[in-house]
Amino acid sequence: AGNRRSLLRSLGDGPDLPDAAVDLNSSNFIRVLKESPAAFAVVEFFANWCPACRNYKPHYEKVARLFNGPDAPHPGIVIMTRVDCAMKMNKNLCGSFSVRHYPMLLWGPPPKFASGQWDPKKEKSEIQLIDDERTADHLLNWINKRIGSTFNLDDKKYDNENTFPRNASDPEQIARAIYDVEEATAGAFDIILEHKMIKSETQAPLIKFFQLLVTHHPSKRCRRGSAEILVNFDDMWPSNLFPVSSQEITTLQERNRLKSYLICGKEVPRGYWIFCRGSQNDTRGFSCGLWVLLHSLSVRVVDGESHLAFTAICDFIHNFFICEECRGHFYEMCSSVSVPFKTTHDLSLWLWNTHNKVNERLMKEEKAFGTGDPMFPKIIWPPKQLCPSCYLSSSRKRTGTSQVDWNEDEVFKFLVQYYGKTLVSSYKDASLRSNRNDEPGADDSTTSTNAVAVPLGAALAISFASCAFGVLACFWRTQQKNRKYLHQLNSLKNI
Ligand SMILES: Cc1cc2nc3c(=O)[nH]c(=O)nc-3n(C[C@H](O)[C@H](O)[C@H](O)COP(=O)(O)OP(=O)(O)OC[C@H]3O[C@@H](n4cnc5c(N)ncnc54)[C@H](O)[C@@H]3O)c2cc1C
Repeated sequence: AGNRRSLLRSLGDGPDLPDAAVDLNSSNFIRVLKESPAAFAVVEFFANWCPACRNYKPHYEKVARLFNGPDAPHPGIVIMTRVDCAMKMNKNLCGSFSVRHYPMLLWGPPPKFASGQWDPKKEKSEIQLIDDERTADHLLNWINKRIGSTFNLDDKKYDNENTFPRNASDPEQIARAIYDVEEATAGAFDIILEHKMIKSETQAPLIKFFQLLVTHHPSKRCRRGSAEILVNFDDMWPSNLFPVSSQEITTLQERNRLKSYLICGKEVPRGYWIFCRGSQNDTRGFSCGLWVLLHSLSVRVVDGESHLAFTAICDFIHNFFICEECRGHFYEMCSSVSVPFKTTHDLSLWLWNTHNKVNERLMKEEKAFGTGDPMFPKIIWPPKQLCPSCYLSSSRKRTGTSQVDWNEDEVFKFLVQYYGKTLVSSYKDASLRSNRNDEPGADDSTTSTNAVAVPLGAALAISFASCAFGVLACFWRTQQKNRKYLHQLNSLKNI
């Protein structure tokens, strides 16, 4: 232990720092690696009795701290993990990765590890042996060479942001934003619970927004989690239609607050932003993620749902976005819409144009007060490099967003591609390639629809009232409710 402490000191770390590398074992190995947003993984196979491994640990940890966890300078790029091969449960796992010595480090895209094996004789494998890991410096050099980066062991959070590709004209960058959309969804729900924002007057807007999420959230994990919450909504937040005392409601709310609702699965929130990461601690992040969520919803609804999606979004921001100025302005812009939306095209363009109006206002404010993120100045979006065909011409006669002569059909096409397919193009979910049957809605909309609705509370009543919107979510919720109700009836009969 003394040896280890002195090694830690010589590496400049305190002995009390928690481990940054993620401990994997045979039961979480596949899930963690398949669901990681990181583009690359390092897996260290070691044995807890091996002295060389113990001496190596501080070196490995030093590199892991650059990449793992919310305080890492470079989160979401490389996931650093370890597997203890001395544990009985990991014996087969280590065997199938041909572990011949300790410590042994492998490198590759995380989903490739999920195949559960590696054969060093296979030439074409995307998994590689890291052959120069002796010290933290050596390991980081190896990684830098491999991915063409310039990471440094002394990098600090928000320093050295120029190691990231910051090319606004690269459409592929949005593919990393799917993880921020998950982060923002979980963050929004946390805020709602923490601030006890679910009241009788806010239940309807929240249920409507959940219906939108269940049907059209770009992340399957979040669709599933929102559906769970929607089904259990009445139990968690009894409405006024239930004879529940206000004391009981308060107790329930308190209990709910303490319970963790995994709206987007176990891995979320991760505590860091990727696409929406600012160059300073207090910039971008949640509000950026929220915009991306709203745009991604707007391009996914079908024509017939567009106006209900519009009201769901407006009411959600109005009731649950705790930025007084933001929600005030946004609601004003919502209120100025007098003709109901009939198409996805119109809804997506309205949201895009509204966002540009906010950008235009903030451009001036941030310039005047120096409050913006210097690395991400507000712009009228999309810039020409990102979508040349969105621009008809660029006359400078007027100011702001109106100075651009937009080709709106091209803007719409661009939004659909950008926030539709490209956003989810690198999305990893352990169950993504599994049978679509476990997807809420897809499964349940095809099952029998002759179950009679049981009005169990306000939530259900509201969901019926808005059945024109999110038919899948509606069916799903109704049927789950029925199943749950029947189950409760059966349990009662059995008493
Ligand atoms: C509904 C809402 C209202 C807000 N109102 C205010 C306000 O009144 N005052 C205030 O100070 N802050 C407001 N904010 C926060 C502010 O708009 C930004 O989110 C924040 O300043 C972070 O900016 P950002 O650089 O990350 O880019 P954001 O504006 O958050 O945009 C995120 C990403 O969306 C893309 N994008 C940019 N413009 C568009 C567009 N027009 N259409 C589609 N995609 C686009 C870009 O890739 C950008 O990086 C609001 C946020 C939301 C969600």
